[in-house]
Amino acid sequence: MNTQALRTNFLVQDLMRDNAIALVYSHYDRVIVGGTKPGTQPITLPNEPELRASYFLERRELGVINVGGRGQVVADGQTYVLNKLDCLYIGKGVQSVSFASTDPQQPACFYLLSASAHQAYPTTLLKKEEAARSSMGSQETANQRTIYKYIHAEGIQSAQLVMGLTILEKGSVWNTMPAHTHTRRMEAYFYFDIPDSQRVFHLMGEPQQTRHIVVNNHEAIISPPWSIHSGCGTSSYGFIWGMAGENYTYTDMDAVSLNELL
Ligand SMILES: O=C[C@H](O)[C@@H](O)CC(=O)C(=O)O
Ligand SMILES: [Zn+2]
Repeated sequence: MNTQALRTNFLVQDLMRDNAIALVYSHYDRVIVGGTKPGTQPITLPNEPELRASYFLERRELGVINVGGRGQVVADGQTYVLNKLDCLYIGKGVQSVSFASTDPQQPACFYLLSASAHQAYPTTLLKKEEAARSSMGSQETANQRTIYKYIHAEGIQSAQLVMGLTILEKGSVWNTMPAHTHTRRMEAYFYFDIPDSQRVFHLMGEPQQTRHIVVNNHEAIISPPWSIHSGCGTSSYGFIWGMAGENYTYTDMDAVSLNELL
């Protein structure tokens, strides 16, 4: 694949549109990657005709993480307030979902990741402060970062979604290196807090066929199960990761050592 083919297949752009919702359906584990940036009016989660469902979450679950100003999500009449980097899990069977910004001058930016679900789990809010944290990497290798897990086996319960985020320390630029694959499930990366005029070089491909995609702020990458997913920024940044597929265990990864990469 040349640059354009890689971008067409794996890069998701324009997710955070003013007063609109964007949804992209991938056939990798049937995840839907989306985003919404509400203005003065709430934005409703639509029932897309492609789903052939009575409503969006009839046979799906949804993870929501806010990367903007404070906002509210209303799920079947229940209101949840999400500050920046808070996470709301919305279970299968919830019929109406809407998104709003508390202050349209500082709009919320809700990142959305949905997977198919066979069982209903309770809609649950988890604040950033309550997420399980682990430190990874070091300053010497420019990859010092904190991983926050929200939806996972020991956190918010779900049918198959596993979701959280990673924040790089100032001066650290590398994520997920050494890299890994996990053929049992796909992964989506959504990059945020990339400063204006900076970029992340996202690395993908089979371990012996690596490629890169240049990513701007608020863009996502769909990582197929056979692909590594890693990145190096021209500054520090954060990204939301999310997975769906065969296996629910966060640590299910096949490590790829640096001497295997080509
Ligand atoms: O399968 C797990 C995912 O790739 C990420 O959680 C890795 C990550 O956030 C990191 O190393 O910074
Ligand atoms: Zn991974």
